[in-house]
Amino acid sequence: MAAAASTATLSGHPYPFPSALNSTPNSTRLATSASRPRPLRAAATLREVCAGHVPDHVLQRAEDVGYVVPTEVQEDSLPVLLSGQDCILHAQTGSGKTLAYLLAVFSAIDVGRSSVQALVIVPTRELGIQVTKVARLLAAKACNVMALLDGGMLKRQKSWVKAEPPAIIVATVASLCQMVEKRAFSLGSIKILVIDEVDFIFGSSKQVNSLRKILNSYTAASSRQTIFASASIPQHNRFVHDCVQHKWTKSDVVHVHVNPVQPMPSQLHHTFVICSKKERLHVLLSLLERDAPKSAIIFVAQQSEKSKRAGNAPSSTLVVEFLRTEYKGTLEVLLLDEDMNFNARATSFTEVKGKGFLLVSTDIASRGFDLPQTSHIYNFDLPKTATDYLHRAGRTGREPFSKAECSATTLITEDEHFVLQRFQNELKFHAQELPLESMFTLSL
Ligand SMILES: Nc1ncnc2c1ncn2[C@@H]1O[C@H](COP(=O)(O)OP(=O)(O)OP(=O)(O)O)[C@@H](O)[C@H]1O
Repeated sequence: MAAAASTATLSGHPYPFPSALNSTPNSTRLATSASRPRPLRAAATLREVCAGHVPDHVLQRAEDVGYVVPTEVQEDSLPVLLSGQDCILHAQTGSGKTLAYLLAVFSAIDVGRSSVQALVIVPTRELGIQVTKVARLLAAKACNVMALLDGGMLKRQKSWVKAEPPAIIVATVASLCQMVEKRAFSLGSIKILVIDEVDFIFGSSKQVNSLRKILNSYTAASSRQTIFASASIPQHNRFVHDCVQHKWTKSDVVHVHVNPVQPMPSQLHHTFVICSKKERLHVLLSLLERDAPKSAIIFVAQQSEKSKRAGNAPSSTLVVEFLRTEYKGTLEVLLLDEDMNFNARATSFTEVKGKGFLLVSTDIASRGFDLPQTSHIYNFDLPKTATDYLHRAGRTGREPFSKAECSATTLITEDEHFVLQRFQNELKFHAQELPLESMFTLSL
C-alpha cells in the first residue's frame, strides 16, 4: 500500500484526486489541530503568543501595521511553528498563513549572521512579490530579504547575493534552482524552509522535480525546519504520510488543519447564472451593474495550444476588450495572463494595488493573491477543478476579522451545471441560481 502511494508520488502527479479535499484518514499517527481540544482561555495577543521567540522589533512592526490579534490559524499554528517543529499549515484562503510562517522565519534566523538562513518558495512571481513585501515590512532594516523570481534580474542578483548574502530569500522554484546550480550561494546554513501553495507546486509538471531537489538534495529535512502551507491539500493524510516517507519533513511533523469542514470563508455568498456562451459577456456586464463591486476579479480560462494554433483570440482579450468599450462604471479594467511578458504582468500587478479595479485574469491570480478590497469574484469560464474553484473564490473575503459579505458568481451553460454541482458537493457549499431574465432587464 505504502509502496503504491510512493510510486504515484514520483510520477509527477502526486495527488491525482483533487476531489478528496477532506478525505478520511488512512494512516496517520500525527497530531492534527482538528483533533486537539481548544484551550479554555481568553484570546492572547500576537505579541503574547510570540513572546520569547520572535524579536521585539518584528512584533512592533507587526503591531504598527495592524496585526495585533492572531487569526485562528495563527493561534493554532504558532505554538508549533515557534517550537521549531515541522508543520503542514492547512487553512482557509485569506486566513493569515503568510504572517504565521513569516513569524516562524523571524524566530528561526539570526539577523547578525551573514548567510542565507531562510527560504520561502512560491509558485508564481506575483505571489513572490507579495510575500517579499510582507517579509520586508516585518524585517524593517534589521536584515536583508531578497526576491529571486522568474523574470527577475538573476545576473545582477547573483553578484548581490555573493557580496552580501540575504538572511531571507523568497523564490520561485526555477529561479532558485538556477542560482544554486550556478553556485551563487550555498544552502548549507538554511535553518527554515517554507513551501507556500505546496499542492500547486507538487501538481505542476514544470516545478515538481526542482521542488524535490530543494527538499532532498540541496537541503536535508534533518537539519532544517520545514513548513508546507496551502488552503487545499488534497488527500492530506496521504500527503502527511509521504512527507515522512520521502524525508521532506522530520517524522514528528504536525498537520495543523483549521476549519476542515469549511474550506472557504463563511461570509462568501455563492451564486451562478445559466446562460449560453453567446450571452456570457452581456450577463457579466449586467452582473457588474447589479453588484457594483468595490473591486472584482473576473477569472477566464487559459487559452489552449489548439485554440492558439487556430488563431482564435483568448477569452481574456475578448472580455477585456468588451469591458473597455461597454462597461461605464468607475473601476479600471486590467488584464493579467500567463501569456503576457513579465514587464506587462508587473505593470498590471502594480496598477491593481490601491485603486478600484476589474481584473480579468487567468488562474495566475487564483493562488495567494491578496487584494483585500476585492468584493466580488466572477468565473467567466468554469474552473477546471473544485480546488481551482476554492482558490478563485478565496480571492475575496480576505479581511480576517470582517464579516462584510462578498460573493463568487459562476457563469455556466446548461451542460456545465453538473460540474458546478460536483464542486458544491466536494467543497460543501450551496450556490444560489440567479435567473437569466433578471440579468437582461438591466443591460439590454
Ligand atoms: N493577525 C492579523 N490581523 C489582521 N489582519 C491579518 C492578520 N493576519 C493576516 N492578516 C491579513 O489577512 C489577509 C490574508 O492573509 P494571507 O494572505 O496570509 O492569507 P493566506 O491564508 O495566505 O491565504 P491564501 O491561502 O489565499 O494564500 C492579508 O491581507 C493579511 O494582511
